[in-house]
Order: sequence, then structure tokens, then C-alpha cells
Amino acid sequence: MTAVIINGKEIAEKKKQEIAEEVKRLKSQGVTPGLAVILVGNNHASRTYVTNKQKTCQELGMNSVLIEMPEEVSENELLSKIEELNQDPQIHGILVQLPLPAHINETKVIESISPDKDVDGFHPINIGRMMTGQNTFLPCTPYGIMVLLEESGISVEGKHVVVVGRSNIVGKPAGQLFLNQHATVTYCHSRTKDLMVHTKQADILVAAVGIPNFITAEHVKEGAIVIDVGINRNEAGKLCGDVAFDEVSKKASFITPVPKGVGPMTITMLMYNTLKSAAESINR
Ligand SMILES: NC(=O)C1=CN([C@@H]2O[C@H](COP(=O)(O)OP(=O)(O)OC[C@H]3O[C@@H](n4cnc5c(N)ncnc54)[C@H](OP(=O)(O)O)[C@@H]3O)[C@@H](O)[C@H]2O)C=CC1
Ligand SMILES: Nc1nc(=O)c2c([nH]1)NC[C@@H]1CN(c3ccc(C(=O)N[C@@H](CCC(=O)O)C(=O)O)cc3)C=[N+]21
Repeated sequence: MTAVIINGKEIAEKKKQEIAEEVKRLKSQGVTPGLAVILVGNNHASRTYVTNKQKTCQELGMNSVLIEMPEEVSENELLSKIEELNQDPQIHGILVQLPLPAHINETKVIESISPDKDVDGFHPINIGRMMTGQNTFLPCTPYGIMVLLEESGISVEGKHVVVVGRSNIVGKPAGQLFLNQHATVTYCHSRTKDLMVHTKQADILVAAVGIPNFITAEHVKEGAIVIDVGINRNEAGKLCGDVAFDEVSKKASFITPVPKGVGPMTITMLMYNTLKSAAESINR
């Protein structure tokens, strides 16, 4: 079988147009969605993502504020900046780019963001709401995966989904969203015995590991749908996912590439969450 390549870039463009329309409508009611991004330190990859987010905000007619802080910034300084943004009526979304330097407590920072402005969907209150199926901000990468599948006409109900990776920002919430849509979910991680026994059973296989070419054709059932979340650099410095694309795409029915797969959807869902927050702020 030769897999259909799910074009994340194209689907993201379509979604962004819809968001831009809604932004226009909100602006005509006097509200311009505003996103604040906090970047601590000078990590090159983080800077690239943050620049991308700023650019997309501008493209969609939203306001964006970039707050840069030096690597040595104290936890207290960061927390007071967040508090200031929590109070700022022009700001509807706050994103603190992760990872943070080791001297800053990530949990404390995430919990200091107002749940109403937590457009990453990382606050424990919002994670609880996601688990119980209430209205909330869904974490952008997992949400982006669900939209990619929906736009590709793939139904999730009853499917066996195997998620490799259990981070708080990708693996865990991805499994939860699939469960919410009535899939049967298996989580695998670094302590899983006989990984392949599990991955070979997947109707939908999600790879969120962070190791280039980790998932090979051997891991994949014929006709499976393969979602590659990984953003890695190979030895040649080229961007690549967690899936050995060339061999797996000969066996899968659908596959997402890297780049132009899940990545562009992550940013798009961040824009969607910021728009949603701005729209909801009117009624608060
Ligand atoms: N496309 C996008 O928008 C985004 C992409 N990413 C990318 O996705 C990838 C994963 O990110 P993230 O979840 O933050 O990464 P983490 O490093 O936080 O998590 C990696 C997960 O993979 C598991 N793992 C590691 N080695 C193995 C192994 N040998 N066998 C099975 N499981 C293993 C770990 O298990 P354990 O828990 O046991 O340690 C862990 O749960 C990265 O490449 C990252 O860059 C991340 C965010 C957004
Ligand atoms: N608080 C927080 N929220 C995040 O959402 C967050 C974070 N911290 N830290 C880092 C990860 C990573 N992440 C990506 C977003 C977009 C692409 C993306 O657009 N990738 C393009 C390629 C970009 C390139 O060329 O480098 C693609 O896959 O086509 C990738 C990765 C968000 N993250």
C-alpha cells in the first residue's frame, strides 16, 4: 500500500482562513485578539517557533506581544510578568515557551497563568476540563492531530490508537482526546516491554518520542494511519520526524510528513485558542 500524505500545511492554511474571518468579525465588535508569548533565554529552536507564532498572529490580524527575558531571569520576575499579563484586558492568550531554564519551576509557572488565558491548555484546571469533556482550551498539538484526521475524513470511533510517548504536552493529552472521541487507547513509553507488539496492533499510530526514524515499517500494521509528531534534526541537520517516512509510507494508508504535517497545525490551533479566548472575554 502507498500512503496518502496528509498535507498539514494545506489544512492549516484552510483553518487559518476561517480564523482570519472570525478575527475580522470580532474586530468589528471592538475586540482584537491578543497573544503574549514569553521567551526566556536564547534557545535557537525556541526562537524559530516563537517568530513563527508572531508572524502567524500578524497574518490573521491578531495582536502579538513578544516578551523576551534573559536566561538568568528569576522565577519571581517571570511570575510577576505573567500576573501583569493576566490582568491586561488586551491580552487574551499567554504562552510561556517551554522548556524553561532549570532554575525555574515549570509547574509553578504554568499554574500561575490564568486558566482563562491558558491558550496552550497546559494548566491543571484545563487538563481536568479536557479529561471530563468540558469546554476548555485543548492542547494545540493533540488538537491539531484531531483536526488533521477530521479534515482527512478519518473517523476515530472504535479504532485502536497507540500513542508512543507520554509527555504532558503531547502524548498524554493526545491519548485523552482520542479517548474522548471513543477510540480504544494504548500508551507506550520508554519502559514499555515489547513496543512492537503494541504498535503493530495500531489502527492509528501516534509517534511523539523525539528520536529520528524511531518508528520503522516493522512497527506498523499494513494499512495503519501514522501520525508523526516528532520534530528532530538528523545527523545532516535536516528536520525530520520520529517515523522512517520512506519505508513506513509504503505500508501505511495515511501518513503525516515532517515538516508540513503536525507542526503547522500546532500553531494554527494556538491561533484558534487565542481567538476563542478573545470571543469568550466579551461575555466575562
Ligand atoms: N509537531 C509539534 O507541534 C510538536 C512536536 N514536538 C516534538 O515531538 C517529540 C516529542 O516531544 P515531547 O512529548 O515534548 O517529548 P518528551 O521528551 O517530553 O517525551 C518523549 C516521550 O517518548 C518516550 N520515549 C523515549 N524513548 C523511548 C523509547 N525508546 N521507547 C518508547 N518511548 C520512548 C518517553 O518515555 P518516558 O515517559 O518513559 O520517558 C516520553 O514519554 C519531540 O521530537 C518534539 O520536538 C513537541 C511538541 C510540539
Ligand atoms: N509553551 C509551549 N507551547 C508549544 O506549543 C510548544 C512549546 N512550548 N515548546 C516547543 C514545542 C514545539 N512546538 C512546535 C510548533 C510548531 C512547529 C512547526 O511549525 N514546525 C514546522 C517546521 C518549522 C521549521 O522549519 O523549523 C513543520 O513541522 O512543518 C514545530 C514545533 C511547539 N511547542
